[in-house]
Amino acid sequence: MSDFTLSDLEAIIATRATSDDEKSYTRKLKAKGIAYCAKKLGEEGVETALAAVVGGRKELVGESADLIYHLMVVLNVAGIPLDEVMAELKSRTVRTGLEEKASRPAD
Ligand SMILES: N=c1c2ncn([C@@H]3O[C@H](COP(=O)(O)OP(=O)(O)OP(=O)(O)O)[C@@H](O)[C@H]3O)c2ncn1[C@@H]1O[C@H](COP(=O)(O)O)[C@@H](O)[C@H]1O
Repeated sequence: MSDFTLSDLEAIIATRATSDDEKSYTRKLKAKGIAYCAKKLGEEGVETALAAVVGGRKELVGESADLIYHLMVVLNVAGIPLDEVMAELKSRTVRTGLEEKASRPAD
């Protein structure tokens, strides 16, 4: 299992978005603004969906990585910390009751 986390990616994107390295793709995306970043995210979403239906496993993994990267860039540009999204996901889990079930001792 990879030890690379979304938090790691969030930190890298935050650093690269404000770097003065002209080769940085993240910096280039951020400079173009939220509408451009959102358009790229949408394209990656479509490419990922297509890969799921007509692509192979390797293609789906690659497109999924592109999609997650572009989502993290959009969150950075929008000023939304990953933690806020994770809290939203967690609140949904609590509402389903699965969290309580997971912490109950096995029968
Ligand atoms: N995970 C990624 C990542 N995934 C995808 N991409 C880039 O996203 C782009 C998407 O492909 P496209 O063909 O749509 O892009 P393009 O046509 O070249 O670009 P556009 O002109 O359309 O914007 C590619 O250029 C990929 O290199 C990424 N670029 C960066 N990262 C991460 O961000 C870090 C910082 O990158 P830099 O900002 O480039 O230093 C890297 O170390 C990685 O961890």
